[in-house]
Amino acid sequence: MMPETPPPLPRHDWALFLDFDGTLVPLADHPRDTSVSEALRHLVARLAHELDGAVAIISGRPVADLEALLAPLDLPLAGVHGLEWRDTSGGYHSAVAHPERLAACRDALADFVAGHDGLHYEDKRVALALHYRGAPELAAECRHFMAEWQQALGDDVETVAGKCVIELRPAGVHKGTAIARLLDDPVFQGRRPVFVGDDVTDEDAFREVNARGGLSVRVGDGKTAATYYLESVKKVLTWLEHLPSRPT
Ligand SMILES: O=P(O)(O)OC[C@H]1O[C@H](O[C@H]2O[C@H](CO)[C@@H](O)[C@H](O)[C@H]2O)[C@H](O)[C@@H](O)[C@@H]1O
Repeated sequence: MMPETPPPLPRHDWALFLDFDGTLVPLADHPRDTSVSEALRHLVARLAHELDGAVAIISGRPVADLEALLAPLDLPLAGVHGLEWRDTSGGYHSAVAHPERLAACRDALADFVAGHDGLHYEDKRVALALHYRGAPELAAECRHFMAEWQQALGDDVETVAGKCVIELRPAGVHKGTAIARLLDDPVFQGRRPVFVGDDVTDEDAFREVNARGGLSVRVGDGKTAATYYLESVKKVLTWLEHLPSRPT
């Protein structure tokens, strides 16, 4: 069901979890076309300062990608939908003991992409993503290719679909588990969890914060478990800017 209400204004007692693509930055033709403006960097830094560090980015992008895009900010980050993360002390962790599990698919994926104009793939080391934004007519063929590899590799691997992308990754970890892990950290503990996201892969996170009495905010249209709605990236940024500064 589509939520219709805009969320309440941001508060200092929140634990704020933000998706990246489609939430903080608009979608682009290619992942490498995305950049972070000084204004966005400044906004996120201010939010982290006002919330005493209880702000994290929860993304499908690898942690290294997020670090490069957001530098010099040193926020906690969950990458590849929670398969890897940077904790509140800056330590890197991975939930994947055997990244070589996907090796068999890597070369086949490179060949598949080379044989189809408009496709490209992202090697996230612990996951493989097949992008078809440049050839939407190939969506079904891409889904079929990744589903066959999932079946070949077995049930401990799953496919997950996002916006013009299908990902092959180890099963059982998602943005909801990423948020649950961060909420055990003293920096986030005792705060009301709030998650903002725009995609199907954000639904696990909406369910997690809903179950904890938090707030879930969906950006843009679509069937969702989120209870609040904002129309666009621009509206998200304007809403976040409403967090008041504490008196110094
Ligand atoms: O969880 P997110 O932070 O929203 O990341 C989801 C995926 O974002 C990127 O792909 C998406 O954005 C690209 C750039 O705008 C766009 O070209 C692509 O079609 C989208 O699917 C990123 O490349 C993926 O790794 C993330 O999983």
